Amino acid sequence: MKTHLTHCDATELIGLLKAKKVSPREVSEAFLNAIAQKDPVLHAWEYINQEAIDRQLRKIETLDPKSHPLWGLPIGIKDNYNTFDMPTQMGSPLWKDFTPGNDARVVHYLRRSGALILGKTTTAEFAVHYQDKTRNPHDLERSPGTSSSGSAVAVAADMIPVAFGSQTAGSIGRPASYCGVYGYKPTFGILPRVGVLKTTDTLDTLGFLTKSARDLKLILDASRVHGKNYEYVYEHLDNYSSTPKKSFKIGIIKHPKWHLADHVAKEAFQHFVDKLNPTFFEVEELKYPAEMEKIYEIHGLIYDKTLSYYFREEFKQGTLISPIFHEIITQGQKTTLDAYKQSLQKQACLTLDFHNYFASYDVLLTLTTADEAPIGLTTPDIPDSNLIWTFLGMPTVSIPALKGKHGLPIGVLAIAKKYDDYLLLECVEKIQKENNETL
Ligand SMILES: NC(=O)CC[C@H](N)C(=O)O
Repeated sequence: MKTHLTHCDATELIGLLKAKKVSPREVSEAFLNAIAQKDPVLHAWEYINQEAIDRQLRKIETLDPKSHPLWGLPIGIKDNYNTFDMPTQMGSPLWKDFTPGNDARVVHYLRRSGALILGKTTTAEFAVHYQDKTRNPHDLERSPGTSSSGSAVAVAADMIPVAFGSQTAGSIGRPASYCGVYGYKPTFGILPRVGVLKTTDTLDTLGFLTKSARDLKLILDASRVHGKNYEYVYEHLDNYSSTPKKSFKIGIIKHPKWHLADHVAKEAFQHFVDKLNPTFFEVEELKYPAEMEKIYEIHGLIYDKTLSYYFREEFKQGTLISPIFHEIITQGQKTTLDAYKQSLQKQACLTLDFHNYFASYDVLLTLTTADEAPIGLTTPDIPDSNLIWTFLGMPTVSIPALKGKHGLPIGVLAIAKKYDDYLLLECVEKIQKENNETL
């Protein structure tokens, strides 16, 4: 029973918990055992504390499972989210043992739904790029992807069924693709960022990684903002009809960096697309708009400038920050305020333009990463399209659907228009059911 538990997705685990086939304590023990066995090699966890777990379990045992959708479900939290009962160290020695004394809003929502926050997962330094300890479970010599590396590895290695992450460029999609798990970056802003390390104002997006497509909606419902006050923007979210859609109009998008992708990855992607059942998926290849090429530069400018603003103090600490972080800040310091403001305006305009451009498609599909995970923990990634969707605020799910030339995972990225999250998740679930043998 115990090993079986660590292989379950969240939906199955919650079913077992609510049917009283297993207790929250037994579930947490099964995952803690898996962590004790695997984490000395994989290093996906930054902090786990038995006392904090026991305190939560005592509380969970008093809650009514029926009114708590995530009752007893263990969840991992990237170490850039505040937690009142565990330190928040942000992948930097400068913030070692920092205890913010509060929970990020999302963490609060999860606990309120009955979830158990099992521990903090490793993040690259300040959720940017540098990390030198977390290993890819498929090949220890390869990158786990950054910056939500710990979360992706913990889910991929059955150390947790669900883990939260964050993305400012490609930090959920990329580790999901390299580690072979689902990685969901919701529409910008629908998971509240209060209490999470800020690196930029218009790019930082929260999300999570799971083992199954069906878990995505379950976790979104528990962690997003709900309520009347939001109806004017969140109309699609609050009023999404649960009547299953008959078919989805799919656009295949070969983005501006497509030519850099590995040929085996491209062939696997094509094979995946060819197998989509025409009864449910109307597939068409679309040309990306020329403007898309500009996004790389505008994103880079916003990214570097805001990091140089938010990390002025850390920058002074010299040797305690990584060379890549130092380089980004140095670059950002050269950017003028005017150039930054113009970039924000361009971001707002392009976000609207692209929404119109994609209006006739339900979902777009592309490769999440250009290839399998590269060898080396700090090797730079081949450019892909992840930052484009982050920049445009569009929701994405990386589906663990493909294998590369060494048999290692590569994701297919499904993208939808802003606030079409439920449509996206429904489509991803349909793809997963229909193409089951390829997943
Ligand atoms: N948080 C982020 O998304 C930062 C960049 C990330 N390391 C990437 O490669 O895309």
